[in-house]
Amino acid sequence: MSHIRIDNIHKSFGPVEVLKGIDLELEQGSVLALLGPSGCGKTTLLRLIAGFDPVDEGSIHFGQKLMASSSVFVPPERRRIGYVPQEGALFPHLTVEGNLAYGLPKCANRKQRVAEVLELIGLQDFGHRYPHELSGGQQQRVALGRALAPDPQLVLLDEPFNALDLELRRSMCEDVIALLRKTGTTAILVTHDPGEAFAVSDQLAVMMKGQIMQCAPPETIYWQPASETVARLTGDAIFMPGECAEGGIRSALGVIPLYSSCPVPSCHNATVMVRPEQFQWCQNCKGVPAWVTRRSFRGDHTLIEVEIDDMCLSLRMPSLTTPQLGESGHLRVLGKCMAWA
Ligand SMILES: Nc1ncnc2c1ncn2[C@@H]1O[C@H](COP(=O)(O)OP(=O)(O)OP(=O)(O)O)[C@@H](O)[C@H]1O
Repeated sequence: MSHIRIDNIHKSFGPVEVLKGIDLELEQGSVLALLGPSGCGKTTLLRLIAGFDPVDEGSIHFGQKLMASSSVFVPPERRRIGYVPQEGALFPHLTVEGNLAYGLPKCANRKQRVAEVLELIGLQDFGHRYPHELSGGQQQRVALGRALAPDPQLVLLDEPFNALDLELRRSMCEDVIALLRKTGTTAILVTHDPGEAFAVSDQLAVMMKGQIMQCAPPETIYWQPASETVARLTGDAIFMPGECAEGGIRSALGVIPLYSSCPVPSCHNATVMVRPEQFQWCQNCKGVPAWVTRRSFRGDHTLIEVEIDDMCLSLRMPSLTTPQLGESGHLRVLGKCMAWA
């Protein structure tokens, strides 16, 4: 049985329907990443799960227990949830220990629990410091520790590393998720960053305009997106026209095999999606003749424009293997693809 189950959640603010029938399930101890553009309703969904706002329709179960529906509302303090907001929001007048102890009941083992959490977040020597005496990454670890201290059954992380630069954000996120896995805590992470979502989640839910477009393991989302929209939201993708053929879709790059999960597209006007890493440039291989008409070096990758027959493709290739401007050769697609009518 799933640990957290969300069925057909609807939520409106005034006349605007922000969540339009959300279904999600999480297994005990798993991490779900919620990825979607700004304003699609990610924070609203987290707030309903946390119990900060009531749902209009649908239900939220933790195990067998109904937490929210149109007629039931369990208040946040009885949901055993840890919430890590954007930018941590630590109390500036409290030390690290004070922040960690804040949500704990005043009982005998309070001090011991603070010490355990300090060790868990790797800040044993920082208990007496104030938030302004910590780096951004350390502050976020304290924010996570504060959420974990009361031993929650679910942790909600709302873009908690936004304020950090990309490198630090990704490594912090991986550290934090490793911590959550160590404690077996079920978690939902909201993020704008597909790389972060892919790296840390068991399931990735792609959200758009108040709906879940697809929820699946990260590799399935990347290679077998359910729609063009999901493909665009989760990384670079090239879309080409094609038509049905034996063994797949016939395109300007030959017949490309399709994943079995692919809904069979109509034979005409199909669109096939190829990820940039699937293109291979070679001199004497089975591929279609092509030549490079533009080239722009970007460090670890190079952008090129390639002409094939009467079509022009913009590709991102690893810099070490990118052909030169004016070079001709052959281009082929490796692996399978998705296509839609
Ligand atoms: N209390 C509220 N009253 C009215 N409208 C609201 C309220 N809370 C959120 N909204 C609206 O609901 C929509 C979804 O907001 P939400 O914060 O859930 O999006 P988000 O996906 O988390 O965005 P971001 O990634 O920018 O944080 C937005 O149009 C927002 O203006």
